[in-house]
Amino acid sequence: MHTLAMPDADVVYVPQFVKQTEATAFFEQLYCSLPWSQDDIYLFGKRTKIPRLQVWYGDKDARYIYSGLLMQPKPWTPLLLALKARCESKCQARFNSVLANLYRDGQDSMGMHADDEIELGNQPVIASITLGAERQFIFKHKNTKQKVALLLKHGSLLIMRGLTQSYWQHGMNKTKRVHTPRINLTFRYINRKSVER
Ligand SMILES: O=C(O)CCC(=O)C(=O)O
Ligand SMILES: [Fe+2]
Repeated sequence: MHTLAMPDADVVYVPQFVKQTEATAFFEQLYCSLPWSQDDIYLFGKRTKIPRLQVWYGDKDARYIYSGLLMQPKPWTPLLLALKARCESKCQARFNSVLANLYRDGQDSMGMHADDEIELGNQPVIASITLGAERQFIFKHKNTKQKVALLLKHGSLLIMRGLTQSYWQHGMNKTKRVHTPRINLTFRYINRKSVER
Protein backbone atom coordinates (compact mmCIF):
# COMPACT_ATOMS: atom_id res chain seq x y z
CA MET A 1 0.00 0.00 0.00
CA HIS A 2 1.53 3.34 -0.95
CA THR A 3 0.63 7.00 -1.10
CA LEU A 4 1.29 8.73 -4.41
CA ALA A 5 3.60 11.74 -4.38
CA MET A 6 1.02 14.24 -5.65
CA PRO A 7 0.60 17.80 -4.34
CA ASP A 8 -2.95 18.90 -3.33
CA ALA A 9 -4.09 15.28 -3.23
CA ASP A 10 -4.47 12.21 -1.09
CA VAL A 11 -4.20 9.15 -3.32
CA VAL A 12 -3.37 5.69 -2.02
CA TYR A 13 -2.69 2.65 -4.20
CA VAL A 14 -3.06 -0.90 -2.89
CA PRO A 15 -1.72 -3.24 -5.62
CA GLN A 16 -2.88 -6.54 -4.05
CA PHE A 17 -6.20 -5.58 -2.49
CA VAL A 18 -7.88 -8.75 -3.81
CA LYS A 19 -5.86 -11.97 -4.23
CA GLN A 20 -5.26 -12.84 -7.90
CA THR A 21 -7.33 -16.06 -7.99
CA GLU A 22 -10.19 -14.37 -6.20
CA ALA A 23 -9.94 -11.31 -8.44
CA THR A 24 -10.21 -13.52 -11.52
CA ALA A 25 -13.30 -15.25 -10.12
CA PHE A 26 -14.86 -11.86 -9.29
CA PHE A 27 -14.08 -10.56 -12.77
CA GLU A 28 -15.79 -13.54 -14.40
CA GLN A 29 -18.84 -13.34 -12.19
CA LEU A 30 -19.33 -9.60 -12.77
CA TYR A 31 -18.52 -9.77 -16.49
CA CYS A 32 -21.14 -12.50 -17.06
CA SER A 33 -23.87 -11.43 -14.68
CA LEU A 34 -24.10 -7.63 -14.50
CA PRO A 35 -26.61 -6.02 -16.91
CA TRP A 36 -24.01 -3.85 -18.65
CA SER A 37 -25.33 -1.09 -20.86
CA GLN A 38 -23.88 1.59 -23.08
CA ASP A 39 -25.65 4.69 -21.86
CA ASP A 40 -26.10 7.96 -23.71
CA ILE A 41 -24.51 11.14 -22.47
CA TYR A 42 -25.12 14.74 -23.41
CA LEU A 43 -21.93 16.53 -24.38
CA PHE A 44 -22.20 20.14 -25.59
CA GLY A 45 -25.91 19.59 -26.26
CA LYS A 46 -25.25 16.52 -28.41
CA ARG A 47 -26.30 13.00 -27.56
CA THR A 48 -23.56 10.39 -27.86
CA LYS A 49 -22.86 6.93 -26.49
CA ILE A 50 -20.35 6.66 -23.66
CA PRO A 51 -17.17 4.83 -24.76
CA ARG A 52 -17.64 1.95 -22.30
CA LEU A 53 -20.44 0.02 -20.60
CA GLN A 54 -21.76 0.86 -17.15
CA VAL A 55 -24.18 -0.18 -14.47
CA TRP A 56 -24.99 1.51 -11.22
CA TYR A 57 -25.78 -0.22 -7.89
CA GLY A 58 -26.57 1.18 -4.49
CA ASP A 59 -28.97 1.95 -1.69
CA LYS A 60 -32.45 2.91 -2.89
CA ASP A 61 -31.98 6.60 -2.21
CA ALA A 62 -28.52 6.96 -3.73
CA ARG A 63 -29.70 8.63 -6.93
CA TYR A 64 -27.04 10.43 -8.84
CA ILE A 65 -26.62 12.74 -11.83
CA TYR A 66 -23.65 11.74 -13.93
CA SER A 67 -22.80 13.79 -17.02
CA GLY A 68 -26.46 14.74 -17.39
CA LEU A 69 -27.72 11.18 -16.76
CA LEU A 70 -29.99 10.33 -13.85
CA MET A 71 -28.48 7.15 -12.48
CA GLN A 72 -31.09 4.97 -10.70
CA PRO A 73 -29.22 2.43 -8.62
CA LYS A 74 -30.01 -1.25 -8.94
CA PRO A 75 -30.27 -3.14 -5.64
CA TRP A 76 -26.96 -4.53 -4.32
CA THR A 77 -25.79 -8.01 -5.30
CA PRO A 78 -24.10 -10.14 -2.61
CA LEU A 79 -20.69 -9.84 -4.31
CA LEU A 80 -20.88 -6.05 -4.67
CA LEU A 81 -22.00 -5.76 -1.03
CA ALA A 82 -19.07 -7.90 0.10
CA LEU A 83 -16.61 -5.76 -1.90
CA LYS A 84 -18.22 -2.61 -0.51
CA ALA A 85 -17.62 -3.90 3.03
CA ARG A 86 -13.96 -4.61 2.25
CA CYS A 87 -13.50 -1.10 0.84
CA GLU A 88 -15.24 0.44 3.84
CA SER A 89 -12.95 -1.31 6.25
CA LYS A 90 -9.81 -0.43 4.26
CA CYS A 91 -10.83 3.25 3.84
CA GLN A 92 -12.53 3.72 7.20
CA ALA A 93 -15.38 5.35 5.29
CA ARG A 94 -18.95 4.49 4.30
CA PHE A 95 -20.21 3.95 0.76
CA ASN A 96 -23.81 3.72 -0.47
CA SER A 97 -23.28 3.11 -4.17
CA VAL A 98 -20.94 1.76 -6.79
CA LEU A 99 -20.51 2.65 -10.44
CA ALA A 100 -19.34 -0.41 -12.35
CA ASN A 101 -17.50 0.37 -15.60
CA LEU A 102 -16.68 -2.20 -18.28
CA TYR A 103 -13.94 -1.30 -20.75
CA ARG A 104 -14.43 -4.00 -23.41
CA ASP A 105 -10.93 -3.48 -24.81
CA GLY A 106 -8.37 -0.73 -25.37
CA GLN A 107 -10.82 1.21 -27.53
CA ASP A 108 -13.05 1.92 -24.53
CA SER A 109 -12.02 4.85 -22.38
CA MET A 110 -12.95 7.44 -19.74
CA GLY A 111 -12.56 11.16 -20.48
CA MET A 112 -10.66 13.38 -18.05
CA HIS A 113 -12.97 14.51 -15.24
CA ALA A 114 -13.13 15.10 -11.50
CA ASP A 115 -15.72 13.38 -9.35
CA ASP A 116 -16.68 16.73 -7.85
CA GLU A 117 -20.48 16.68 -8.19
CA ILE A 118 -22.30 18.40 -5.33
CA GLU A 119 -23.98 15.18 -4.21
CA LEU A 120 -20.59 13.63 -3.48
CA GLY A 121 -19.97 16.33 -0.87
CA ASN A 122 -16.76 18.00 0.16
CA GLN A 123 -13.59 15.94 -0.02
CA PRO A 124 -15.28 12.69 -1.09
CA VAL A 125 -13.65 9.33 -0.49
CA ILE A 126 -13.73 7.23 -3.66
CA ALA A 127 -12.56 3.62 -3.64
CA SER A 128 -11.84 2.14 -7.05
CA ILE A 129 -11.20 -1.57 -7.69
CA THR A 130 -9.68 -2.90 -10.91
CA LEU A 131 -10.41 -6.40 -12.23
CA GLY A 132 -9.13 -7.79 -15.53
CA ALA A 133 -6.88 -6.01 -18.01
CA GLU A 134 -4.27 -3.58 -16.72
CA ARG A 135 -4.85 -0.04 -17.92
CA GLN A 136 -2.97 3.20 -17.48
CA PHE A 137 -4.78 5.70 -15.23
CA ILE A 138 -3.89 9.37 -15.73
CA PHE A 139 -4.12 12.24 -13.25
CA LYS A 140 -3.82 15.85 -14.41
CA HIS A 141 -3.57 18.82 -12.04
CA LYS A 142 -6.24 21.42 -12.85
CA ASN A 143 -3.89 24.41 -12.38
CA THR A 144 -0.31 23.28 -12.94
CA LYS A 145 -1.27 20.63 -15.56
CA GLN A 146 1.18 18.23 -13.91
CA LYS A 147 0.49 14.65 -15.03
CA VAL A 148 0.84 11.48 -13.01
CA ALA A 149 0.33 8.06 -14.63
CA LEU A 150 -0.35 4.86 -12.78
CA LEU A 151 -0.79 1.30 -14.07
CA LEU A 152 -3.84 -0.18 -12.36
CA LYS A 153 -3.32 -3.89 -11.78
CA HIS A 154 -5.77 -6.79 -11.60
CA GLY A 155 -7.07 -6.91 -8.02
CA SER A 156 -5.82 -3.44 -7.09
CA LEU A 157 -7.54 -0.69 -5.12
CA LEU A 158 -7.08 3.04 -5.72
CA ILE A 159 -8.31 5.38 -3.00
CA MET A 160 -8.86 9.06 -3.81
CA ARG A 161 -9.78 11.35 -0.95
CA GLY A 162 -9.07 14.72 0.66
CA LEU A 163 -8.56 17.48 -1.89
CA THR A 164 -7.92 15.13 -4.82
CA GLN A 165 -11.15 15.90 -6.71
CA SER A 166 -10.78 19.66 -6.14
CA TYR A 167 -7.34 19.89 -7.70
CA TRP A 168 -7.00 16.94 -10.06
CA GLN A 169 -8.81 15.38 -12.97
CA HIS A 170 -8.42 11.71 -13.83
CA GLY A 171 -9.20 9.51 -16.80
CA MET A 172 -8.19 6.63 -19.00
CA ASN A 173 -7.09 6.97 -22.62
CA LYS A 174 -7.68 4.53 -25.44
CA THR A 175 -4.79 2.20 -26.18
CA LYS A 176 -3.97 -0.11 -29.09
CA ARG A 177 -2.06 -2.40 -26.74
CA VAL A 178 -5.00 -3.78 -24.73
CA HIS A 179 -7.31 -6.36 -26.29
CA THR A 180 -9.02 -7.78 -23.21
CA PRO A 181 -11.70 -6.33 -20.92
CA ARG A 182 -11.27 -4.46 -17.67
CA ILE A 183 -13.90 -3.96 -14.98
CA ASN A 184 -13.70 -1.03 -12.60
CA LEU A 185 -15.83 -0.68 -9.47
CA THR A 186 -15.96 2.85 -8.10
CA PHE A 187 -17.50 3.00 -4.62
CA ARG A 188 -18.89 6.37 -3.54
CA TYR A 189 -21.12 7.97 -0.94
CA ILE A 190 -24.03 10.00 -2.36
CA ASN A 191 -25.54 12.58 -0.06
CA ARG A 192 -29.29 12.31 -0.51
CA LYS A 193 -30.07 15.78 0.84
CA SER A 194 -28.11 17.50 -1.88
CA VAL A 195 -29.78 15.40 -4.60
CA GLU A 196 -33.25 16.44 -3.44
CA ARG A 197 -32.72 20.15 -3.78
O1 LIG B 1 -12.04 3.11 -14.65
C1 LIG B 1 -11.47 3.77 -13.77
O2 LIG B 1 -10.47 3.35 -13.19
C2 LIG B 1 -11.96 5.13 -13.40
C3 LIG B 1 -13.44 5.28 -13.34
C4 LIG B 1 -13.84 6.67 -12.95
O3 LIG B 1 -13.05 7.57 -12.87
C5 LIG B 1 -15.24 6.97 -12.64
O4 LIG B 1 -16.10 6.07 -12.76
O5 LIG B 1 -15.53 8.10 -12.23
FE1 LIG C 1 -13.88 9.26 -11.81
